[in-house]
Amino acid sequence: MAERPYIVGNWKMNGTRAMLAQARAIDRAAQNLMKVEVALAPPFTLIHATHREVEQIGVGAQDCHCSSDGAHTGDISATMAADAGAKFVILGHSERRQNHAEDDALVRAKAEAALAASLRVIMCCGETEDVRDAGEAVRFVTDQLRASLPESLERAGEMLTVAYEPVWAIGSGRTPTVEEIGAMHRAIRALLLELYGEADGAAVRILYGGSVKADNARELLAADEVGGALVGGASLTAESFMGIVIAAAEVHEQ
Ligand SMILES: O=C(CO)COP(=O)(O)O
Repeated sequence: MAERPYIVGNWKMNGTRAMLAQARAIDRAAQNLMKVEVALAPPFTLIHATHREVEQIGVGAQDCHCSSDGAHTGDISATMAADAGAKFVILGHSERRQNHAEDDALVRAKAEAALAASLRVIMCCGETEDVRDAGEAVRFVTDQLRASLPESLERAGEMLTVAYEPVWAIGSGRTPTVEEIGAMHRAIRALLLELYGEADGAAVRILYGGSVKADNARELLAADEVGGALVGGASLTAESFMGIVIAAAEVHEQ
């Protein structure tokens, strides 16, 4: 792994204020592992409190609306997330695409709104099991990304991260092989070079997500073009999450 690994915890719809103790513990432990960039995306209700509690780690949101304000009951804009302390936002997660019928055009509009509010974007993509079984995974994911990413993006290397999360690997305990992850990440890299040019396209980090745990992190993070991990279930306690961060630090040193 050439660049500084990026390990992001996505707490999904988990966490009340009692969880702030885990965020504090992660923050303290991360201060001894500066060669890894660590971040958490708690639910909206905890963004501000997490932002105030931590010193070292990044704090982000799990979604935002595509408009800057207005009559959208129950929604949160990128500006509001940024005001609460978010520095980035996860967009296009398969749980949003499936549970909230978000299509590529909406995901792209959200990405544009986030960037306009100076939030960095973690853009998720991934195929279902049927698509992989049909041998269409690489084509599906690159098409999905091409339609979801902003067409033009300044400082892409800084503002954008891509997260490859096969839908069938999320929360299932199953993962693709290292070869399958490498092949997908190489295809994503080729697309990023095409969209954003040589320098920026090469600088965008590509994370793997889906059943990453402390005991498989070393292997997964060593796959070709993997710049870190987007972690769900194993990010909910400091102990399990830091196991992944430590693995990332070790892989980085190799
Ligand atoms: O969806 C994910 C992170 O965004 C992955 O979730 P799990 O790590 O629980 O499989």
